[in-house]
Formats: sequence, structure tokens, C-alpha cells
Amino acid sequence: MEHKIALIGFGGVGQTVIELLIQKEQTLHRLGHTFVVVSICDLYKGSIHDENGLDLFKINELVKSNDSLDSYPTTTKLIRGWSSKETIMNTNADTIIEMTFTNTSTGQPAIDHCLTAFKKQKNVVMTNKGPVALEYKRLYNEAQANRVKWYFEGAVMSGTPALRLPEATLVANTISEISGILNGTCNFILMRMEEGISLSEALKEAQQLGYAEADPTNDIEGYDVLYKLLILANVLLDVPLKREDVQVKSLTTISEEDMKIAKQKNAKWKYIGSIKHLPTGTKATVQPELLSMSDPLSAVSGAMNAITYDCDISGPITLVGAGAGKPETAYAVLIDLITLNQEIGGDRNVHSNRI
Ligand SMILES: NC(=O)C1=CN([C@@H]2O[C@H](COP(=O)(O)OP(=O)(O)OC[C@H]3O[C@@H](n4cnc5c(N)ncnc54)[C@H](OP(=O)(O)O)[C@@H]3O)[C@@H](O)[C@H]2O)C=CC1
Ligand SMILES: N[C@@H](CC=O)C(=O)O
Repeated sequence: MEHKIALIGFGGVGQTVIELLIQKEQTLHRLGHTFVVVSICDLYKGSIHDENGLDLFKINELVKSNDSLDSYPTTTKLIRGWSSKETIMNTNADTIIEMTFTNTSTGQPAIDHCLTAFKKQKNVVMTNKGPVALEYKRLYNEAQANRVKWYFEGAVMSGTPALRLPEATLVANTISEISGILNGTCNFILMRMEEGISLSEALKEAQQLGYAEADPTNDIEGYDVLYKLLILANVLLDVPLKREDVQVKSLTTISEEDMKIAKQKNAKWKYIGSIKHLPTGTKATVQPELLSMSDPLSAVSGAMNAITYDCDISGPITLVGAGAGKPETAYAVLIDLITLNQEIGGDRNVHSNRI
């Protein structure tokens, strides 16, 4: 089945999606999937559309030589210069892949990108956390009303299946708590601080490695983890948690002195996001916590993430994996697209196995 896709946002993750489609072409073919990229739109790199499909090798060459999409060769069907909204409105793609920056105050323009796509009966796959965290119910209902699918596996823990795995396999449990290390940048910074590097130097390294957000204060001030908690609460626990319900303490409250104290105590600082059901209601926090070496989370280092689901029947289940990175996040896009093909083939509903 040929599945046409349009990429909105062509930064680190978007460019790596193209690389993966090239690299995994044979695997995808063997699995019966053909993805044709018909549109790419980026504020910085430019915008191109060809209803018959763009040449991924040429695009990859342009990316590698740091050229903009304006240098893509002209063909009879090529259209240049569409805005993101024009692309979503006019493209012949079946699915829009939304990979613009995560806006932690309004979720825009990504929320409008989703709404426009749904109204045009297009599925949306996204790595952008903003719309899922801020407008989950509304967008979920819109997708359902328009009979299209909306997937966002990459929004939490990049290519590690932090959403799909519990949705598929823990569904008959009641989950009382979800907690873990949910930001690769912060975990990487803490590891480098243990090695004697300053927070600002470690942050620069995390940016170079493609872990950090476009605005890295989202990582170190805790908004990124806050957003992931909102997604986990809404999607997995069916709790309509809002930003103001979460207590957030910045990573910058950790000093070099605190690092020394941790070493003396044979303990490690970790930046933990947690959401628990208590008799008094739901308690959600994002904060640095000092963990003993016997705590399994203390061994999770670098940009690695870990998440524990406390289940009434299965007990605590912990998933450890990459939480950031371009290939890992691009992989989440790919697995969403594959799932979409399978779901369309099997005619199942969006999130039919939601807790
Ligand atoms: N990198 C990672 O490890 C992970 C990233 N994510 C999320 O994935 C998304 C993409 O991440 P990443 O690729 O690293 O980010 P980048 O900042 O590298 O790329 C985002 C791109 O989107 C472009 N853009 C912004 N607004 C628009 C618009 N209205 N129309 C078209 N293009 C637009 C930006 O252009 P300009 O630069 O000109 O603003 C930029 O080129 C983000 O939301 C991020 O939070 C999720 C999990 C992990
Ligand atoms: N900036 C995030 C990546 C996306 O969620 C992180 O460092 O974990």
C-alpha cells in the first residue's frame, strides 16, 4: 500500500526521518510498506511539494551539504514556498508528520496544524509534545470525529515505546503511579556534572548531540518533563492533569556542592517526574531527587530515560531506553507510520486499546 506523507518541520528529527526512509527502504518493502514523501515544509529550510513524490536521495544530499530546499531541482509538478498551513490544506498526503518546535506556553502553531489536518481528513503523526500535553481531549475528539488517526509515540521518550507498550500490554491493570527519568538532556547534564563539567558546558554538549529542545530552558527548567507527565496522565491514566497541577523545581537548583555531597553519601542526583494517585487526589512533581545506589534509576545514565508503571496486578514494570536523539525520535515516527498502516488495514479505531 502506498502511503503519502508530508513533513511539517524539517530540523534534526525531520531530516533523520528522510535518512531512515532511505536506510530502511528494503525492510519497509519486505514488511509491505511504501511511504512516499510528497511535501516538506520548514520555516528555515524552505518548502517543496510534488504530488508524485520527492526524491529522497536529492533531499538528503541537500541536507548533507547544508543547502536549503530552495536548491531542490525544478520538475513539472514542483511547487515551492507553501506555508505550513498551505501545505496541510493543499498537499495530497494521507498523513501529516508534525515536527515543529515544542511551544510550552501555547502549543502553537502545532495545535492548529493538527486541527487543519483533521478537518482535511488527514492523519497526524507527531513528535511535538505541545498539542498532546495541552489539548489532548479536544484533539483526540477531533481526530475521532473526522475518522482519522493521531499518533505521537515520539513525544515521550523518543523511540522507546513509553506510550504504545503500556497501551498494548498493561491495559487490564490499574496504574497507581508513573515515575521516572523523562528528560535525556537533564540526565546527560547530571552525568557530566558528576564528572566535574559545569551545567552550562554540559548543556552545550547536549545541544550538539541533538538532545536538547530548540529552547533548552524547556529541558533544564523542567517544562519538558512537565509536558511528558501531562501526556502520560491524559493518555494512560485518563486524568485531565493541567500545568498548574504539577509542582516543578528546576535542574539549576543543583549546585556543584550538591554533587559533592551526593558523592560523599554514595548517592546520585536524578531529575524525576512522577504522578501518583493518592486518597487526597493526584500528586504530580518534577524535581531533582537524591537516589541511593541501590535504586535502579541511579544506574540510568547519559541521555537514557527510564519509566516505571506501578500496576495493581503486574506490579512495577520499568522500561529503560533512549529518551532523546535524532535517530531514536525519527524511529518513533516510522513506527507510528507502520502502526497506522496496520490499523488502517485492520480498520481499528484510534487508540482503541486506551486504558
Ligand atoms: N530531538 C529530540 O531528541 C526530540 C525531539 N522531540 C520533539 O520533536 C520536534 C522536532 O525536534 P527537532 O527536530 O529536534 O527540532 P528542531 O528545532 O531541529 O526542528 C524544528 C524545525 O521546525 C521548524 N519550524 C518551526 N515552526 C515551523 C512552522 N510553523 N512551519 C514549518 N516549520 C517550522 C524550525 O524552523 P526554525 O529553526 O526556523 O524555527 C525547525 O527547522 C520538537 O517538537 C521536539 O520537542 C521529541 C522527542 C525527542
Ligand atoms: N529534549 C528532550 C527530547 C525530547 O523529548 C530530552 O532531552 O529528553
